[in-house]
Amino acid sequence: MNAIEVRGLRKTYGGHTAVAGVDLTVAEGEVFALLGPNGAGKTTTTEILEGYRRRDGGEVRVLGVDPATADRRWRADIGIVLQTATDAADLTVREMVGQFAGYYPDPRGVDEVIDLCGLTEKAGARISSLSGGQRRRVDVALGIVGRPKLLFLDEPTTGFDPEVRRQFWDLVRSLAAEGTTILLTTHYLDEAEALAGRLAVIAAGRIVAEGTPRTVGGRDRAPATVSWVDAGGQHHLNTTDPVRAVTELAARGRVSELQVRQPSLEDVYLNLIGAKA
Ligand SMILES: Nc1ncnc2c1ncn2[C@@H]1O[C@H](COP(=O)(O)OP(=O)(O)OP(=O)(O)O)[C@@H](O)[C@H]1O
Repeated sequence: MNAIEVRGLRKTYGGHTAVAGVDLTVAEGEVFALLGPNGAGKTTTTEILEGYRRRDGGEVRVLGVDPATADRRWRADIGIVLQTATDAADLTVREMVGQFAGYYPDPRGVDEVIDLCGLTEKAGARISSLSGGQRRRVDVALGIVGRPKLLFLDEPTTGFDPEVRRQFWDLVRSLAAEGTTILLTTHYLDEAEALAGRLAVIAAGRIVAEGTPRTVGGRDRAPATVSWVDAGGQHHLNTTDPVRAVTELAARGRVSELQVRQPSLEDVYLNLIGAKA
């Protein structure tokens, strides 16, 4: 069974079409990233999958169930980390995670979750006293305490410092290694590249490209840029066969500052968005 199956999903707000026929399949155990500019329709799509918004058209199955008619048992298998951070509650981190653990039939241990999220030192601190990045980690803790089969992460690392981001990536990898399916929405292309097995780019409510981070948008077939300096100055060559270009340059000799640059995921993404947005 696929964890997520979406066919022809549509959502309109007033006269504005936010999601204009999205098809999406995410297999069990996959980490799948949804990329796209502000207003592309990512949150609308994921909130329909989470059962928080009604759709206007299309077929949706999440863990085999239509989220529009799902019950509490289904909800217990879903973990959600929303874009907005947890309210500055008067509870401590341990109390808050403990309270959420009580909502689920088979929760993880409270201290295990706190440790996984790098919050051990702050376990006894009130949430209202935490920094933005630490609060975000509490959101993640609340999203995973129920041992979800499917975890939605909506821009999870916004406001994280680089070290904490890396720790968070390790956490996502360990959840994925345990078999958790993860749908990740992010604006950080390095994050998508580091974590996702597959990804889709959404623009103006439509999927404009889908693939692995290496192949999406024809990235693996796009020309590379070979640059070098010789007696004639600096040169740049766009070529689909950079190995041959470098071999020929090496045979010529007296070449310095040789560089081969493959298109980055960001190059491909910006190209896709520029063309379709
Ligand atoms: N509740 C709402 N009422 C009216 N319009 C909405 C509502 N929610 C979203 N929209 C509109 O739908 C479109 C898609 O919004 P959505 O929040 O899904 O985008 P997004 O890709 O998640 O953007 P971001 O990257 O900024 O989070 C936008 O044009 C937005 O203004």
